Amino acid sequence: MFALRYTLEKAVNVHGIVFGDNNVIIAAPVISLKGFNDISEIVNIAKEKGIHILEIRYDYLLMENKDLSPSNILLQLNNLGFPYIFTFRSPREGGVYEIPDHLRLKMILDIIVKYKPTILDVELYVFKDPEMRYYASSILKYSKDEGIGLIVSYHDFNNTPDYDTLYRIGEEEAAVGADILKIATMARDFSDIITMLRVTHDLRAKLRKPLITLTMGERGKVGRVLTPIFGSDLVFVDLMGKSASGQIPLSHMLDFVRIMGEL
Ligand SMILES: O=C1C[C@@](O)(C(=O)O)C[C@@H](O)[C@@H]1O
Repeated sequence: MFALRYTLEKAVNVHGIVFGDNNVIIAAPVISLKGFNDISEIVNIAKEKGIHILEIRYDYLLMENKDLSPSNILLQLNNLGFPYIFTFRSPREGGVYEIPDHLRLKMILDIIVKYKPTILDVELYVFKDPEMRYYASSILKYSKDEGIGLIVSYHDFNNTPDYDTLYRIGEEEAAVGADILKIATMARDFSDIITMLRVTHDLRAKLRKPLITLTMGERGKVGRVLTPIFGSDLVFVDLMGKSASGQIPLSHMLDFVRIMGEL
């Protein structure tokens, strides 16, 4: 329990993952299957350590094994009933697998139709580019029809844009139909963190929607622990390898959540 958190008057439940109440959702990206026989071993670790949801970083997993079949992971996760975010990140926003957008989006669409992940993460620019309209609207419609939580996300791995730009990005994410807004930027200095905290607070206060905000990089670690207090619902932790810089090890984040809960 995060006693000081800015919460929503009505929490939003996506297949048992609750956004907007006093609890912060702890997510662990899966970027490699090396050393594991299958995903069930990772699920066991996640359960044991108190992870609420895994993030399947499909771009990383394809880099590791180009012949990877989604059924090896997603079917098993579905059978195990463990929640997951499905992310096939674009190389434009930190993805590691080079692939043209239309192919990537076609694969995402095929995968969500077949496996129905708990939550899907797709970049905002996909919803704004007229050339991707077909995929964007199909992904949106299918997610709504099937109750898949849709994260619409924005990442800047170099900078933190100014307050107005970030606020507008949050509004655009909501306007294109996001269930969950997400903004991740590189913090170059502490003023970037202050900007992100203000945006987090204001988007939460005005839009009243599930929200994930974070800052990356060494300094960004400070933003990663503070944004949940100002209204971000989920933190990404390093359970078995970082998918982005500044991710905090799970045990530290759990300590922080415990301390905040005692204030
Ligand atoms: O977008 C995000 C946030 C993230 O980049 C981070 O910095 O923790 C990690 C990614 O795996 C996830 O998709």
